[in-house]
Amino acid sequence: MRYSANLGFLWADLALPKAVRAAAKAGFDAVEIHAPDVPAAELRTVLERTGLPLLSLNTTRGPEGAFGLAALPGRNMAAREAIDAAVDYAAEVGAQNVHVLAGLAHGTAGHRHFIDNLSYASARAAPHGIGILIEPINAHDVPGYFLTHTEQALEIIDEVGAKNLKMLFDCYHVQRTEGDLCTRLAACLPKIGHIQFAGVPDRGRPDRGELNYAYVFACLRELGWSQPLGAEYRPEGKVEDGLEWMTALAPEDVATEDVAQGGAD
Ligand SMILES: O=C(O)[C@@H](O)C(=O)CO
Ligand SMILES: [Mg+2]
Repeated sequence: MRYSANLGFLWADLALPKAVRAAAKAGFDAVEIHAPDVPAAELRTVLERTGLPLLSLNTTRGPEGAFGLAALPGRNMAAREAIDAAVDYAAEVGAQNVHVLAGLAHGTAGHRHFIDNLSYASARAAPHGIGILIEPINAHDVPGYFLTHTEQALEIIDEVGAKNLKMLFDCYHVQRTEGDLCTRLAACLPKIGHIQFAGVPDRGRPDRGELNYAYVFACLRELGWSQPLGAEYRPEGKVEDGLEWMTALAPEDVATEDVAQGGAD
């Protein structure tokens, strides 16, 4: 397995260039960020020096507590400015994807605005070879967030119909909302652009908690997933002191036949 350090959670106290260097030193194969805090050229330089690809960055969360703008009725102008800013930054820094945050919304109006803004984002990103991601987020952590379920994400992706629009499948959120992870991963796989993980239920280290990631990673290996998996968890103390999971979760000896086939009998 290859891993990406999510710098919104790991080394979040460091400015991005330092955080990228820390991730490279710790043995990560890629990085991903939430919000850029330095000019794109500066981040690009450190990515080139370390050789780490930048898998994704987010559109802005907007005002305090908003968690994104793209599904909000009456905020279309701000949503598109956020998409423009994120895509321009991604193009300059060489990022592979932009994650468009939906925000707190519901119903048909939310759906219609999200579809319109995702069509805009996909068309805006495509000429740069950039993908657009949407992520189902669990309702315990972000009550009222528009996109909560993988099925809903698949329907939206189908309706927009853009080749570069995919799902960010965060195992932590999907486990808290739906469970049945290996089955969901198999069902969503063709529409997944990136995968993240964290311990459940506290979003701590992935080798703690109710979820057996050695098993989940073995499922992913059997499904043929080879992209770096995004470590998006809250470290306990220094990140470097809690990275045993990088080897402990290697899926070598785990048998997955039953679940990968949707369960026996
Ligand atoms: O799971 C999450 O919270 C993130 O992947 C994210 O991008 C929202 O900030
Ligand atoms: Mg996530």
